[in-house]
Amino acid sequence: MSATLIDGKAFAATIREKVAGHVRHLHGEHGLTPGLAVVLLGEDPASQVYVRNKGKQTVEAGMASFEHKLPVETSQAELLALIARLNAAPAVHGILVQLPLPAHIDAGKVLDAIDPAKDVDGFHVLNVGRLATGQKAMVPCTPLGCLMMLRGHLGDMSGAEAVVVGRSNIVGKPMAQLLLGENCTVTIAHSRTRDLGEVCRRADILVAAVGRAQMIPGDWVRPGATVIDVGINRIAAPERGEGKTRLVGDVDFDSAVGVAGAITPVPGGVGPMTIACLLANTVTACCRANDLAEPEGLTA
Ligand SMILES: NC(=O)C1=CN([C@@H]2O[C@H](COP(=O)(O)OP(=O)(O)OC[C@H]3O[C@@H](n4cnc5c(N)ncnc54)[C@H](OP(=O)(O)O)[C@@H]3O)[C@@H](O)[C@H]2O)C=CC1
Ligand SMILES: Nc1nc(=O)c2c([nH]1)NC[C@@H]1CN(c3ccc(C(=O)N[C@@H](CCC(=O)O)C(=O)O)cc3)C=[N+]21
Repeated sequence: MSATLIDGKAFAATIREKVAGHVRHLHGEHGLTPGLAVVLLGEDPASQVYVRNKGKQTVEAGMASFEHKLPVETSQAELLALIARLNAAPAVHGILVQLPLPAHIDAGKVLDAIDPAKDVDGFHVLNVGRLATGQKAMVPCTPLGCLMMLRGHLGDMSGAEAVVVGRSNIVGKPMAQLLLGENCTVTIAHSRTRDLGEVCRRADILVAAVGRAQMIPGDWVRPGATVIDVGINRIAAPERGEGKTRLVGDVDFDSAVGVAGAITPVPGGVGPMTIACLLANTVTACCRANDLAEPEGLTA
């Protein structure tokens, strides 16, 4: 038997439609246009692609997009000055600083300089703390997208064994918090975990956020489990021609698809949901900033 594919691309399209509907409502009823500012330092090609896609989809949803592309040698003081301006700009409801930042910049300091109410990435320590204590927070886009797909596919997750592989601040830890919020029994695994295969095999819900191409084989997957593959890894694809590459996840899709109950593909899984959730968070931030009702189905 082959697993059900969880189609992130299709899922993301429905989120974007909901976002666009709410944007029309905000505009028509309240004269508001949600605005998202994206800040990029340097010319990393992958980051450029993400930033371009974010800007395009922001505009398609009827929102305002402000792109700030700065040279890689921009100083921390200059970056902080830009953030202060964006914090004060009424047309900007969401601010995202593309990571990773160059080594001469203290990323923690920059992220914590963003107004928590405009922190659509959910990386500010105040939003991290709110999420951890079950308060209303801005939730990081990638784990939020995973949660929405899990809710859509599974509905109630109470009592499920969830294993998150990876403990980063941007994916693994917030993912674990959200699953806890869904009443899962959550295990967080990482590079020091003993017998990772055995831990993974316990999972009804397995989330892989490691950054190692195809490292989780099918025989680590519990039969029937729901597998969310966050990994985005570019590998050589000589079968497509000399020098060609392709994207793969952290899960070995070909061996896992015969064991899992459902699985997200890479590409076309978590990635598109991340951008859709960024738009959703921008609308949420705009509503909260104006004391308006939040959109249904777009928050944690
Ligand atoms: N689809 C999307 O929208 C997004 C995708 N990504 C992708 O998700 C992946 C993870 O990203 P991110 O969380 O930022 O990565 P990080 O590198 O910040 O974290 C990786 C985590 O994996 C753990 N790890 C590394 N090697 C192993 C191993 N051999 N066994 C078990 N655990 C291991 C690390 O453990 P330790 O802490 O012990 O070092 C760490 O906790 C990447 O492929 C990234 O490209 C990221 C963001 C968005
Ligand atoms: N402040 C900040 N916030 C982020 O959310 C953030 C970041 N920095 N830095 C980089 C990572 C990575 N990330 C992705 C977004 C979309 C896709 C995506 O759309 N992927 C497509 C494929 C795109 C392609 O073909 O290259 C897919 O999986 O189908 C992937 C990865 C957001 N990140």
